[in-house]
Amino acid sequence: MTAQLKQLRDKIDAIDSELLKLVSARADLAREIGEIKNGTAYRPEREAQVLARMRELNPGPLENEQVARLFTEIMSLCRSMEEPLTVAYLGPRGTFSEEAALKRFGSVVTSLPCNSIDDVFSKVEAGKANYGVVPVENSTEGAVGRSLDLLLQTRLKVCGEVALAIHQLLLAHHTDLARIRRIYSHPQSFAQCHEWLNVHLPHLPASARINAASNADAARLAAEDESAAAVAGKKAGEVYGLTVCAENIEDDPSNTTRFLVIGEQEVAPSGRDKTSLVTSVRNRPGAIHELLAPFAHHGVSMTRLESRPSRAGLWEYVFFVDVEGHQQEPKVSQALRELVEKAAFLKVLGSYPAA
Ligand SMILES: O=C(O)C(=O)C[C@]1(C(=O)O)C=C[C@@H](O)C=C1
Repeated sequence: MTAQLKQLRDKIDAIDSELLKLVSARADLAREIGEIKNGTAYRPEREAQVLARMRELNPGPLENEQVARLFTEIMSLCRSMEEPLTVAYLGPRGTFSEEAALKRFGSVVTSLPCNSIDDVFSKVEAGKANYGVVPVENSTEGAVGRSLDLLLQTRLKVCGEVALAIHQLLLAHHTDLARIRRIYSHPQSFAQCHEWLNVHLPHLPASARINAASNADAARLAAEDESAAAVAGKKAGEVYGLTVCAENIEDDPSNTTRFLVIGEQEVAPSGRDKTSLVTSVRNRPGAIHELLAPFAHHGVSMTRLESRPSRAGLWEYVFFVDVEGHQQEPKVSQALRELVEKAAFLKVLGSYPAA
């Protein structure tokens, strides 16, 4: 070992000793907070504030997202000293929902992969998991209808959101594209990579694209078949030991999926929040305008409006609306009070820190 290398490693050792002392002191404080705090250990608003502060203080060379990951992991450890959490997500292992759960909760939780979005809701409703993570919309493919329908029915609250950049990979046993005879993927992922597949695998007919229940399931099927490939995420490739043939094959490089965290909790304001609600208006001229007017009137920005056929049969459509601000903020609560007078139906799904 050169003298210079030894000197640098000695410096790292000294820093690690300090880091260990600091992280241990932090964990002690979290445990103390856990003893005086009522209710659940997980406080999304506080974690959002900690991450925002660290992004702000970040001196480099680490990127803000890397700093956020590091501190999410530190908080995940500290949180686990207070209370072990179980997080349900749309499985199997290796899905983007698992990545989203990891991004929000860190790795020091018990993760519970579920077979369907319905199952994620049921596990949390039955108290088998503290929180659930479900996809709600994709920037290319639009809303995930089943999540919206279940949000309408459930008594659970929306406690958070996670925005995840979705990068699709072509995974197989080898990198020889000419030898690929069939491709497995989830229909949404096929749609996101439609052009790329047409250009790079022109020898495959449309019938060679076989739908799977999830991307992770597609990777599992491809792992069992030498002449098959899967379109799936990095995590799925790792779980099923596949080789990466091509990365970032999505047609839109800004492809993002938004996930919601669901649970029993009413989240306190973080200072930078969103509120999700579902509402319905009586079917008459100007009805939608009436629905939007209270927000405009109180200066509340709407970030999303999604219509969905009502299953109740009583009204034709329900509208899923996201607005900026927490329901405890005066302008949001005033707008909601005004809306409740006009709407045939209104359910506030929850307020939570904006991703
Ligand atoms: O501030 C708290 O309430 C804590 O329990 C500490 C802490 C943290 O590690 O910073 C841990 C868990 C909570 O979700 C929020 C923050």
